[in-house]
Amino acid sequence: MKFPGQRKSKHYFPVMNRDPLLAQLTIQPAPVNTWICGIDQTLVDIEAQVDEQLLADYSLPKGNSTVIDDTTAQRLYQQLQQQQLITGEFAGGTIGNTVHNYSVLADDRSVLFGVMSKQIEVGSYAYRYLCHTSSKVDLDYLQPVNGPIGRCFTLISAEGERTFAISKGSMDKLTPDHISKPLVQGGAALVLTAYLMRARKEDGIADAAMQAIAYAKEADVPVVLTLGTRFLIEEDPKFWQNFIREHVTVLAMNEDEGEALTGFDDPLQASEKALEWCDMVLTTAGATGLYTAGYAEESEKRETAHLLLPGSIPEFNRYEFSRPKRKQDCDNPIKVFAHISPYMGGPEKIRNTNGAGDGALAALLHDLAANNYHKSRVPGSIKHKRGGLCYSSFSQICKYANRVAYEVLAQNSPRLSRGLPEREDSLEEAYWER
Ligand SMILES: Nc1ncnc2c1ncn2[C@@H]1O[C@H](COP(=O)(O)OP(=O)(O)OP(=O)(O)O)[C@@H](O)[C@H]1O
Ligand SMILES: Nc1nc2c(ncn2[C@@H]2O[C@H](CO)[C@@H](O)[C@H]2O)c(=O)[nH]1
Repeated sequence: MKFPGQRKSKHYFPVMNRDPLLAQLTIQPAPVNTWICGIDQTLVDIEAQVDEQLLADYSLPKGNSTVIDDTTAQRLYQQLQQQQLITGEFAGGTIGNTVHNYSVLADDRSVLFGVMSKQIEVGSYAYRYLCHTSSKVDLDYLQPVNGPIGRCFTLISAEGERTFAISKGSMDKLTPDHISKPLVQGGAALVLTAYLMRARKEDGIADAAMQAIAYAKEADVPVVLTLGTRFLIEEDPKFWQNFIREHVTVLAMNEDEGEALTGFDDPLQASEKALEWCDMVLTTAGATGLYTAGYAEESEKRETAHLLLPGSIPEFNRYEFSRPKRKQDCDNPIKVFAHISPYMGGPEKIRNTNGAGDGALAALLHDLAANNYHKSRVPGSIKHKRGGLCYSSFSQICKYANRVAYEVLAQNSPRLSRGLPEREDSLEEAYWER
């Protein structure tokens, strides 16, 4: 497990004493295995540059993720190929992206529950999915199915907005018996997406997700939900509010999904409202950057050294140096908020923002899992005296999530191809010598 904050080798843990003689004198702590679990619809993204007319021709609402039938998918694919509009094919799925990015950042294990074609031909979509997923993502628990995995036509408009058309194949066929209870209950977090709940009942994946949630809750494992698309939430915000209240510890959303869920278009107000139902919120807001919100214990709150920020909640970032805690673990919970503008103002050229939110969530999950890891390695640490959901402060998590989102934007694929650079070019030499 790599340390999630300053990425300098001496900040990685554990620091092992490698002297073979001295090692006999000290009791080496048993190695600690840390992982997170995710459930997803197995999807390959087929990215294409399209105009408004194509979206209209296929009745695809801009920005939405719409499930299309096989005939429409065939027609769309042929048109994209004939007009040579396809710009890339990547392993996708919002949770697949998130656990892959987590494994790349943490250099550690994640477990993905989903389906995989039983018969795989070289060059097929299933083959590509496997090839483009980090070897640290444990795919041994995927359920073998007879059909193909899903395809996600990722249609990028001129201004960079992405619209998804899903050809689902067998992606929803995951059944509850393929969720491993010990893996979910031993994990640092269980991460899911709202998309899973729109699958047909007879297809199984929604039930599989509910089974995993039940296992996680039984073992007090944090459940992390990412909302997917505002159109899905808009259909029934009350359902999602209740769902979050009943099952979710950490909520990730963008500002549009936040508005659909809470009625507030201001991301800060939407985050505050969502704290009525869960313990922590990550709200991404495109070119405005991102927010984290959550609870801290009044007696442990830490004041920021940064500028106090104006907003719908004046000076909302006052206690952003506090560490997130579950509300139930605080005697006197206070709400804490933090914000950060895009790293370096964002990359010079953004072809599309697909997956930037998944990258930000992966950073938060890394911080959360690192907290578990540290707690097992150094149980006596003052950090763990009174519990805590994450290793770092709200402010630090904002910075990290923002940095990772930038990396996804800069490289034009929803998944990180490598970890963050050891040294940031933007920082002066003196910083790394500290
Ligand atoms: N136009 C932009 N300029 C600078 N930074 C951006 C821009 N768009 C996104 N970002 C960065 O990426 C983060 C996540 O972006 P965004 O809010 O678009 O996520 P999202 O809508 O959840 O994306 P997706 O669902 O495709 O993963 C932002 O919080 C910000 O840090
Ligand atoms: N699991 C899942 N992911 C989706 C869906 N629609 C779009 N995505 C993914 O969302 C990612 C960006 O967050 C893309 O890489 C898409 O593959 C869907 O219906 N289900």
